[in-house]
Amino acid sequence: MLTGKLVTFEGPDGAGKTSALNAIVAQLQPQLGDRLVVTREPGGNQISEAIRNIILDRNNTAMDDRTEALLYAAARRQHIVQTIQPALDRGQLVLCDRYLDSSVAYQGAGREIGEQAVYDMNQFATKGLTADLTLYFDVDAAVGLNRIQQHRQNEINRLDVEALSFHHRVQAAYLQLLADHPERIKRIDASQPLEEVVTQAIQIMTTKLPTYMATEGGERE
Ligand SMILES: Nc1ncnc2c1ncn2[C@@H]1O[C@H](COP(=O)(O)OP(=O)(O)O)[C@@H](O)[C@H]1O
Ligand SMILES: Cc1cn([C@H]2C[C@H](O)[C@@H](COP(=O)(O)OP(=O)(O)O)O2)c(=O)[nH]c1=O
Repeated sequence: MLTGKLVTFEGPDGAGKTSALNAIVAQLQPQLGDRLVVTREPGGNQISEAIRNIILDRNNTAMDDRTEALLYAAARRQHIVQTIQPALDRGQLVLCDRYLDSSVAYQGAGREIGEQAVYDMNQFATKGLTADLTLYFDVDAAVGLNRIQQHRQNEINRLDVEALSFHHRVQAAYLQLLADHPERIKRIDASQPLEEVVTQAIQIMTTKLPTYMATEGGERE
């Protein structure tokens, strides 16, 4: 029986997750072919993308913190049911730009709802579906924000414009998650040039998921 694997990409805004993910896919695609599924949160399907637009809309300044946390969890639920679980059932390797740790860090710590409360609430949405491997793109919050401001003026969203103290709480929560889950979460020094970040990410994936990263004809776990 084939078992799919869920690899999540986490880190502060501007850490380079999306850039690294694109480069990783370009490198792995020839080797892994249609074994690879790439997706993101919040989003990944029509309903979750619609929820994403509501959450990230800069005009929605009246949104309550718990409403926001529930909407991320709702988008996640739909994403799991429609995209992630079917891919895992087919034995695919799912690379997901952000997942549950983002809610724990951003809503739990950033919004100060409490990490445990947000984690517990998300169990309703995920029914316990946990990432097999999480790559944590570690960069100082200020460096990440600076990258965004320098390069993507047009795409700045409601969370990008939060105060630096918010992003420092997010970063501290990520570091706590890293300390609490050393087996699942692996740190990548994301202050390095993109090429080195990508090499390190692929090395970790190869070490942690050796059978999966084997060539197309290889045995799966
Ligand atoms: N390793 C890197 N060094 C310098 N700049 C980077 C690096 N990785 C990404 N960037 C740039 O930083 C900005 C944010 O990158 P992005 O991949 O969108 O980050 P994230 O998805 O983590 O928010 C982009 O303009 C990107 O070109
Ligand atoms: C998945 C998720 C994302 N977020 C936030 C983090 C980002 O600021 C934003 C997603 O916007 P996005 O533009 O995808 O940011 P990034 O490129 O940094 O991933 O949503 C949460 O606050 N909680 C969550 O559960």
